[in-house]
Amino acid sequence: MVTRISVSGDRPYEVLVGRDLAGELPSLIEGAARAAVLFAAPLRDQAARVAAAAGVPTVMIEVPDAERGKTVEVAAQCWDELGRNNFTRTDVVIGVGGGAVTDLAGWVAASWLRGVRWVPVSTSLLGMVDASVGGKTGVNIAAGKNLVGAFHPPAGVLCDLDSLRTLPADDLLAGLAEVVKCGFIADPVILEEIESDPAAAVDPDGPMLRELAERAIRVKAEVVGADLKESGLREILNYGHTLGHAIEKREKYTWKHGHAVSVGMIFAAALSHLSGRLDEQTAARHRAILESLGLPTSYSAEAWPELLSAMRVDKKTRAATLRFVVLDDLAEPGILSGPDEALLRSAYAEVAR
Ligand SMILES: NC(=O)c1ccc[n+]([C@@H]2O[C@H](COP(=O)([O-])OP(=O)(O)OC[C@H]3O[C@@H](n4cnc5c(N)ncnc54)[C@H](O)[C@@H]3O)[C@@H](O)[C@H]2O)c1
Ligand SMILES: O=C(O)C(=O)C[C@@H](O)[C@H](O)[C@H](O)COP(=O)(O)O
Ligand SMILES: [Zn+2]
Repeated sequence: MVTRISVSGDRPYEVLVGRDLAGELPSLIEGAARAAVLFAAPLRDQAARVAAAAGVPTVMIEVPDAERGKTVEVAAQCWDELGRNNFTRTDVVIGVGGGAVTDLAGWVAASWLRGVRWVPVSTSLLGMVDASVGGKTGVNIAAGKNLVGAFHPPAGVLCDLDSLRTLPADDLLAGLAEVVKCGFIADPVILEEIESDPAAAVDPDGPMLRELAERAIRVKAEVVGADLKESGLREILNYGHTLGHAIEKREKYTWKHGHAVSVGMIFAAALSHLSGRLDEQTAARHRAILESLGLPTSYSAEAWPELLSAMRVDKKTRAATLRFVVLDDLAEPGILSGPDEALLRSAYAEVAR
């Protein structure tokens, strides 16, 4: 059974969730003369299967794995490859992999000839529930995470649950961090399901993971359908990310994004509580659920000054004012603007080890 989740906007598209979805690809790239397939080594075989299913001639472009591929230098190598192959506006870019490869592929598509069609074939849980939906594309630079990029929605998204069978357990967990985020900001049923049986939540063949993934995709689809360019509502998807991105930068992008967001959510929950906006029990629920899954909830105490300075280039910052997504209640996110440093430090004490 294929679940189709619609994303509205100027260029509406569908997120397809199911198994053995390769046959759906030709309809998503209808009219394309050729496809460039971007992939990293762990997904080489899957990329070859996708290329075979595309039904048009393909240019295969292998990029470095994970965050090592999400750079301006790698994007430039991809542009060179498209140039060598005379890629035109009737051609399409397909990204096969986790969020790092699809963020890169999307940005290569957004920037080539000022924007060509693209399709993410998402192979990680995080990619399915988050990165491939919503058209945020881009790369990291030395100054910070995702600082260069564009909003460029895909023509459609394929989430083949069979891919999750080969996904390393730690990467599955990273994806669950974003699922938990959706639970806290919008859909508490997600939290109840995980709490009822955390082991079932990490079983790639079980029904719970599919249910959780579809719920999280629906949260994301609804938000980005209403606010593609993050002029307001979309900021809620950044819950836990202000500190999370600072940790990723400090770790030179060797930490998994979802793991950093997990720590970031503990911080955001503490900030929500200490600023008098969220009750203690809901704040404590963050640690309980993330720990039950085996996600990290602490980080180096001495890193604080560096993290604070990294947070200043967060995209939600306005002039010198730091802004954080917080919770006023379960599924009631809001913005905390310009908290003083003492409050931030107290919230960090909940994370520091
Ligand atoms: N654009 C967005 O809206 C958005 C949203 C959330 C996250 N992101 C970005 O997504 C990235 C994280 O994505 P991720 O967690 O998928 O990490 P990732 O893309 O780095 O993938 C993690 C690892 O899993 C491997 N992998 C992926 N699928 C596999 C499979 N089926 N079998 C075996 N190995 C597989 C990858 O090759 C990689 O080694 C970060 O860069 C983050 O900033 C973007
Ligand atoms: O889609 C969004 O908007 C999000 O904030 C989702 C996040 O999970 C994701 O990590 C996103 O890439 C972060 O965006 P950024 O603009 O803060 O880099
Ligand atoms: Zn994220």
